[in-house]
Amino acid sequence: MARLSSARYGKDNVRVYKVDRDEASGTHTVTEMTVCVLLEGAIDASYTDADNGPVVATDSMKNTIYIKAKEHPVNPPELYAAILGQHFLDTYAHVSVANVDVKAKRWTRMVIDGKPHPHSFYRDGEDTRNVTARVSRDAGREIEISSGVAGLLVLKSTGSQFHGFVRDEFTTLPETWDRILSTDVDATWRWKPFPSLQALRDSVDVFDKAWDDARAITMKTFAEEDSPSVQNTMYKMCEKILDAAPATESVSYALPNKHYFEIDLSWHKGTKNTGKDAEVYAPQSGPNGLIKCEVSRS
Ligand SMILES: O=c1[nH]c(=O)c2[nH]c(=O)[nH]c2[nH]1
Repeated sequence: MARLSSARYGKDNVRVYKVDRDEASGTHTVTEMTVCVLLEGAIDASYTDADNGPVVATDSMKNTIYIKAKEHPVNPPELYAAILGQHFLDTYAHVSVANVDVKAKRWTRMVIDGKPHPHSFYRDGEDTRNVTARVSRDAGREIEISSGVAGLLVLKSTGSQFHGFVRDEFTTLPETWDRILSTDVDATWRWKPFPSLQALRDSVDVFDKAWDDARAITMKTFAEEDSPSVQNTMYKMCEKILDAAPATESVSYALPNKHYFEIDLSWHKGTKNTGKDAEVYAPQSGPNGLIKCEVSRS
């Protein structure tokens, strides 16, 4: 005997661009994002009995993503994700949960001859602003939002150490008091649940501030700290974001440790290129460390 133990379905990789034109100043603001919507609810019969009666076509979900982007603001992405998710619950009685993911790319305004340009932008980083919204009929936690930054590639050429770790018959890594540290930041902060779309609207300003603060805290801590380990540095980042964004419940990071290996060049005329003489390194594609944590309020 088999049974359907969980199911959700929807449209992924819906790419949307929206321009906001301020007629008075002639200034445009642009947003480019990729949206995913997955619905849950009384949809089992579509899997088990080939009954498409409860199926809202994924093509209709794609259309809805465009229409809601036209009708409503797409910024902050937390608000757009919540509005979109709420629409599916309000419209289809058999839908119990709408999961909405938004990933927004960077389009930063150009500064030309010292002046912000009204309609020209550039990609000043590959990091994305990510939001996941779970909109449900669960009393008291109708809208659950996580926000984050991903793909923020950083490197420091000193100011990182790693020593005092387990040494046994499997250990070859030397201790170091000065190493290169590089990672691809994936940080997420989870908000206390919102009981309604109105409650989320009432505190809508927290989202942009948290994103600015989290990105700044991540870079400042990374740059300024003499890091004893990825683990300790990411824990400090989490603590600071929890302080900066009081309406969050927890903060998590997933950080690859992207290794740069020293190269012994002594075979060439006795060239010194290790330890304090190291200048030329071999960046590694893999393997890499992967360090994760979640820090919650106690
Ligand atoms: O910051 C680090 N944490 C580790 O757990 C680890 N393990 C390792 O080999 N290098 C590092 N660096």
